[in-house]
Order: sequence, then C-alpha cells, then structure tokens
Amino acid sequence: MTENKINIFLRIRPTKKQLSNYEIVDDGQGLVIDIPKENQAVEVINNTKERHEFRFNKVFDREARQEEIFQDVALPAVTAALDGFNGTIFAYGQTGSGKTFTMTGGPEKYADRGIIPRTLSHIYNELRRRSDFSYQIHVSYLEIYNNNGYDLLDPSLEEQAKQLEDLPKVSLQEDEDGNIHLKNLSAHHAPSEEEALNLLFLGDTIRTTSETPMNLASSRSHCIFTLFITACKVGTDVIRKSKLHLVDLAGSERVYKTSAQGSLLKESKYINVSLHFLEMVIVALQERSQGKNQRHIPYRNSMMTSVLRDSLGGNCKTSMIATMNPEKSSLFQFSLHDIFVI
Ligand SMILES: Nc1ncnc2c1ncn2[C@@H]1O[C@H](COP(=O)(O)OP(=O)(O)OP(=O)(O)O)[C@@H](O)[C@H]1O
Repeated sequence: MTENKINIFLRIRPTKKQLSNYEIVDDGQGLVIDIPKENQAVEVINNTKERHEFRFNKVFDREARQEEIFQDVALPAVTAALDGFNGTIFAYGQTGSGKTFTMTGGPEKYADRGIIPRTLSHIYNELRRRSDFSYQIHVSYLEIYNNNGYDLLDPSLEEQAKQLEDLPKVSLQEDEDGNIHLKNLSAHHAPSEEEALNLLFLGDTIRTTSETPMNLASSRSHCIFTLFITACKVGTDVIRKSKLHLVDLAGSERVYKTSAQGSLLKESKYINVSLHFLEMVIVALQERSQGKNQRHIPYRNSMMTSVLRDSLGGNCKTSMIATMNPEKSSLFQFSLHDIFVI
C-alpha cells in the first residue's frame, strides 16, 4: 500500500514591526531564519549555526487569508473524510503564534473564521450537493491536559463554570482487534451546520470556564474536535464511516529548568513529552511514506497519539500547520528542529 505523505505548512503571523529576520525561498516552500548567536536557546543542538533552513509544502506569509489557509491546508483532508477516509489537521506552534486563530478563528470579523468553522460550512454544503449518499454527522470535543482526557461536551454539564477535574474523565480502551475506543467521550448528532457550530462554541466555552489555576491559558492543553461521518449509499446497505480530527495543540515552547517549578514544571513536562511523542510518530510516518523505513510507529506512548492512531498515516490525510511568531523565531526554530530541518 502506498502511504500518504503528511503535508506540513508554515504560517507566519502578522506583526506590528517590519521584520527582516526571515526569508521565504524556493517558490514559497522554504524558510530561512537568521538568528543572532547571542539569542540562541541554550539547548540548540548545533549552536554554531546562525542560518536555519526549513522546508514545507507551502509557507504562508503574514498577509495570508483564512480562506487560502482553509483551501490549501484543510480542504484535501475534508474532502477525503467525506469520501470515507480518516484525517487529521493539526496546528502546532508557540503560545501566541496563531494556532487558535488558524483553527477556530478570530472573534472580530466573519472573514476571520478559522479552519473548524470553514470545515463545517463546507461539509454541510457538500451534504446538500451529494445525493448518492445520505450522511449523518456526530461531533465530539476532547481536551487533553497532563495526558488525561476530558469531555468538553458532556450532556450533564450545567452552564456554570466547573473545574477541569470535574469534567468527565475520558479513558482509552483497546478491543481484541487492537482498535482504540474512548470511554466517556460523548458524541453528539449534529444535523445542521448551526448545531455543529453550537457544539464547537459550547466546548470552547467549557474549555475556557474550566481552566485550572495551572491552566490559566488554554494553551497548556491539547484540544481535539472530531467529526464522525457516516455515509449510507442510497438504496443499499453500504455504510462508510470516517472521522476527521481538528487539533489545536498546546504551546510548543520548551520550558527550561530555571523558569518553571512544581506543578508548572510537571505540566510543562507533560506538554513537552506529548509533543515529543507526536513528533516521533510524525517522523516515523514521514520516513515510512518516503520508503526510508518500515519501523514500528510508536502510537502507544501518549493519550494523544493513541487517540489519533487510526487517523494518521496509511491512507489517511494528515496536514500540520506550524504557526510562527517571527518576533520570537529563535524559540520557533528550536521547537521545530526535529521535524522540519532540511
Ligand atoms: N494570522 C493572524 N491574523 C490576525 N491576528 C492573528 C493571527 N494570528 C494570531 N493572531 C492574533 O494573535 C493573538 C494570539 O493568537 P492565538 O490565540 O491564535 O495564538 P495561539 O498560538 O493559539 O496561542 P495559545 O497557545 O495561547 O492558545 C490573538 O489575538 C489572535 O487573534
């Protein structure tokens, strides 16, 4: 079986200042960042380098519009999901680099809608157009904090604020065939775009109101908004099932020993470790798709990679959009070193 490559994009967020510390090269597929030596993070592996080069499927510069991002990054996976293939779209980057803006959107303008609302809009428009199948869409919304899963859409939740720890805890269960099931994660039928958007909004609200003291910025947890698509071929018993995960990852910055202690250090370790396990899976999948390696894909190491296991690699469509704040590009280059260095 030929394996799909993971498509990796970069988006540079707008800044007030004019910056000249990066250059987009190779027809919009390469990025060169110049980092003065004194600003380099101490852990950079090769700290003699000042020029760092990265390669992507496409680099979106500061003026890129949300619609362009949706078309290039998300649409192939959305279309594949409607055609019966699983998929995953991630946003990866430092806190404040634009992950949530990219996935969910900005609050000010309709044109600022991000990948998730645009995906919903596209899917429900397509359902009206496609008459050969009848479709049902269900939605779930999972938050992963310190490698524990929480259901952001539990029907028993009242409107009032709750602690994250009060939300239903989601656990992983593996059946005899090695399939992963999520116990306690509710899935909600969403017959219309409006109902799906309401679920997104509800989950986002619960996510914000349930922040723990240690989790004051939602950037400390990973969120997975999942669409379960069931398509039944009209006039037959043929049923096709697929799912599409839309993932807003926790901030990718490394926290150095000197700057975090106690619970914050524990939380940062969980984030770093889970992002590291995700990187390991992505690197292994990339190598496999390039025919370099057939080694085992280490999905079991974290809750997130276990949840995404059947929606990454193989015949699934996977896109990752790395977001970058060019004012803090020294940290960026460090955190993406493993995956994106040429
Ligand atoms: N491309 C963009 N265009 C306009 N505004 C943006 C863009 N990217 C980010 N912003 C703005 O920058 C701020 C930080 O972005 P955002 O919250 O998306 O970052 P984040 O990476 O999700 O951070 P966190 O990890 O804290 O959740 C927000 O006010 C957002 O609206």
